[in-house]
Amino acid sequence: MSDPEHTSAALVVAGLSKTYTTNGVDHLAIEQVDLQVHAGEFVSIVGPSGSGKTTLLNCISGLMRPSTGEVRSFGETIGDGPSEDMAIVFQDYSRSLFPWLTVERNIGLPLRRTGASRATVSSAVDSLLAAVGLPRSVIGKYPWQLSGGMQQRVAIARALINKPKILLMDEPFASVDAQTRISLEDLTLRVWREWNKSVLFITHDIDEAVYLSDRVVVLSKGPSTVKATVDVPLPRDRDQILTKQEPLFGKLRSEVMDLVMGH
Ligand SMILES: Nc1ncnc2c1ncn2[C@@H]1O[C@H](COP(=O)(O)OP(=O)(O)OP(=O)(O)O)[C@@H](O)[C@H]1O
Repeated sequence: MSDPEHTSAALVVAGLSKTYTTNGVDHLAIEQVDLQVHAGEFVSIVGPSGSGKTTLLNCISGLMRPSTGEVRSFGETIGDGPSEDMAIVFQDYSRSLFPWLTVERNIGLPLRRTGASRATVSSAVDSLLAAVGLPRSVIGKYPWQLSGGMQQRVAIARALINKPKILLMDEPFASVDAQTRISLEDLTLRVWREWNKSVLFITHDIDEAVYLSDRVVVLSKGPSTVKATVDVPLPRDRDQILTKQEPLFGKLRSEVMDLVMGH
């Protein structure tokens, strides 16, 4: 792992396996997964239900210790506990936001924990609200006073506040309606480009993976390994209607679907 590509990659996952042991019984969830995310790249992971996507993301983020293998971010090995280079956006925004804190305090919390001044936190919250398309009038509201889509925007703002280099997103839009999902996908692309992030995005939705990504990593059924990686050479900027009408989009979607369905 000493070649220049590995040290400059945003994320290198090498030989990662995870075995859960329940009541003395071992269950191999993921087996020898290798993957990379280059700096500035948008990579999605798709795979059948229960294939180990969340387990993989938890191991990558440092929330869970892998059984074997290692994860490196910009040349640094990820140890126990979440890395400062990474932030996670979960599917369940209602559980990731604190209901007893206002929007302002939810977004500002990770920065306040670093000891930043009140003025610094307040100005960071203001610019993040604008970045995620929320009006300033929401700062005094509580999460439960907002729609699901707005809560997920708050969660994205909070993920960005400590300027992580890598955003890990675990089916972030699976719980919102189709219309909201479309606008959150485009928000994610805007944040990725304007804030110069590397993104690893887990989704069940093959159209979403192809629409957003530079590459799609397809996991096999459990115990999951990397079955294939599909490059997505669709031009940026993407457009929800025009991109999805392109013949190449349909071809890539069929290719990924065949891989996921195991044809
Ligand atoms: N804490 C745990 N203890 C024991 N087994 C677990 C645990 N978490 C997950 N598993 C098992 O590991 C496998 C992978 O689960 P995981 O949730 O990572 O898959 P997934 O691809 O994210 O699933 P889904 O697509 O349904 O969200 C499954 O067989 C699951 O039952």
